[in-house]
Amino acid sequence: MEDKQRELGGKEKEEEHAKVEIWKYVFGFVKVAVVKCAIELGIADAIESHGSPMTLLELSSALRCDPSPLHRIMRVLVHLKIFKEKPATQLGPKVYAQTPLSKRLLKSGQNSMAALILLESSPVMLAPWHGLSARIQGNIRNPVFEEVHGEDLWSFGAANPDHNKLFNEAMACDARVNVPAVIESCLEVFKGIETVVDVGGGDGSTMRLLVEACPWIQGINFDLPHVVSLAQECDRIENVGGDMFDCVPKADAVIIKGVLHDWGDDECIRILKKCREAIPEDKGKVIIIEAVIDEKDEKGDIKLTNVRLMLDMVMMAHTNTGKERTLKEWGYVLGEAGFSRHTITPIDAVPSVIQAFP
Ligand SMILES: C[S@@+](CC[C@H](N)C(=O)[O-])C[C@H]1O[C@@H](n2cnc3c(N)ncnc32)[C@H](O)[C@@H]1O
Repeated sequence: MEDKQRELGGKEKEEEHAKVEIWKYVFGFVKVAVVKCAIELGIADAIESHGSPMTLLELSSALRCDPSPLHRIMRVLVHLKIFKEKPATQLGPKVYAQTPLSKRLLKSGQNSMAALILLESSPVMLAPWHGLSARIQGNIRNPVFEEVHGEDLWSFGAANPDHNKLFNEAMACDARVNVPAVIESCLEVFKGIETVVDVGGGDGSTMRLLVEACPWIQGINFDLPHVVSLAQECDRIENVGGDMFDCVPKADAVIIKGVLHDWGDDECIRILKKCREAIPEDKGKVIIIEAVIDEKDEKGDIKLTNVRLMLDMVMMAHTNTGKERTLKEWGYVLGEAGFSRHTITPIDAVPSVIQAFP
């Protein structure tokens, strides 16, 4: 009897939870739209350059916009705890203040994630999501990005300089978050290495952070020619354009971050073989910075597991064959590419550090 009642109570609670929870999905896109709007208006930037919290009128005048809709946007951003509202006092009206989260909406700076948010919420990147079910049902001939845009992500970038620029700035956001986490947890990985080539290194952000932290390293930033053409010149870094399916420049070690997940197993094995050819057989290594999907969630870091699973969906929407891999799937591609052994080190970030030895 008691068990039955407990079961009924549990079901009622689940019902209650579902009644509220479902609205998250009905209006899930609104959060993204509002945050995108905040970045485009430059709300965080305005408060930052003002140097202290701002009233609605100060903010609307700095942003040159109508206070009434701005108030409604701020109301929801405060509700989402992106900005803080400090209540009105006798001395003055209420003010809006930054939080650690709103500082990530700044257009530049160490913690800025603005470009990544703008990329993922751009019409180019949003359009393929509408084809996800068709892809899963096999109702479209091409991968979804290609179906919508007529070419894959990389050719699209080559033909659309604005998209190329935004894409590389977005990847730089990821590098600013994840490369320091790699260096903090695994500095010893880079000891004794004189030269490193970053395969698919984008605008060179990863390599810049690496040579800064490891002054003994000379780096090569290697990517497609239209991508390295945007990379900054930097001491101890050579920017080299090319195709990783043809040849990878030689170095003591390869670093390859957020690249292999863009490709299916066959391409991944081809890229890894080229990386292996680039390093010395006896003391070389390939350092892979990628997510590892923990299907049983044994580490219990549920929040990062969510991000890794979301990233896997991003691969499905935006790449032809890409996917996030489990431990077993990483073992398979590394073995097929001819590596004799590998180690996987989880770090306090979305990706892990995988070292593969010839
Ligand atoms: C998801 S981005 C990762 C960028 C960077 N490694 C990071 O983590 O911020 C994948 C990179 O692979 C590069 N890429 C794609 N095809 C390539 C090819 N055939 N040869 C070299 N690089 C390529 C892209 O231009 C892009 O910069």
